[in-house]
Amino acid sequence: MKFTKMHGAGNDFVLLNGIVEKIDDYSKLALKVCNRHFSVGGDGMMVVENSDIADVKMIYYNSDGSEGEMCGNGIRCFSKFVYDNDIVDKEVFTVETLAGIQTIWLEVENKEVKFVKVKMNKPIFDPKAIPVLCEGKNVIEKSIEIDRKEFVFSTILLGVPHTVIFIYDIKDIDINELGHKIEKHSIFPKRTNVNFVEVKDKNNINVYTWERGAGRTLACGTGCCSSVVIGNVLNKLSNKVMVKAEGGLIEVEIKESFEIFMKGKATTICVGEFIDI
Ligand SMILES: N[C@H](CCC[C@H](N)C(=O)O)C(=O)O
Repeated sequence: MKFTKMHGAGNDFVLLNGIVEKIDDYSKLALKVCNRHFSVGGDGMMVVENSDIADVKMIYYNSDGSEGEMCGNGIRCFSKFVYDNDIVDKEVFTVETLAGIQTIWLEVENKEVKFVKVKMNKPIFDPKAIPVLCEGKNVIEKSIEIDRKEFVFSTILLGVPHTVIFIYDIKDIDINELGHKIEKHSIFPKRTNVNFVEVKDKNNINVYTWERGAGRTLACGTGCCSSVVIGNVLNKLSNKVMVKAEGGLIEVEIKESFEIFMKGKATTICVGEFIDI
């Protein structure tokens, strides 16, 4: 089975062409290929399939074998992959995901994809839909207790559930410990991704990521967008923000009625073939 390894802002993935390869069990395969010691390794696995309702379909699995509805860094890589491999021969196209149809714009120079822009899902604030077990119309600036310490958090659904915590200095935070406990906290029945955000100014933030189903990662595209949405709602941020994730930069713009555009790079690391998969 042929594979391509790619990354978007250091969030790394194994990509497979499901149109030509036969795959029985995606979850098992993701667990196997995402293993960093016994296989290629990645934060997630993506498979290309044909779609009846869009130009192409993206299947996404986390490294723990769970399926994700959407992946922001993943879809940028996926879009470059389908263009480079002539699966899609357009620079503007649509991708079916479990979170709905996403629109892609490629910035191409001499056949080389320089940037990928994605129109993301609209944020959903309703706690029942996210889901979060809490009262009220939204989950903005609620409080949670972890190890007898109080944290102010906000959670939205942006394809996948995202919890955002504004912090002064990442040095004060144990990302692994807190991320793990918040991801699996009982108020999040479908777990949650966790984003720790340092605001530099209204147009610049640093985001540190703990991902549902993948743990500590160097970036999360849907998480960067969620951080900007919540920062914007709380008047901490403008509507066009440069997000510095640990593995790279992602630009997020919020237009009228919460239309969100994410722009960033996608990089191919290597192509290869699995022996005995
Ligand atoms: N890394 C991804 C998010 C993957 C989603 C996954 N962690 C889940 O919630 O199932 C991103 O760039 O948006």
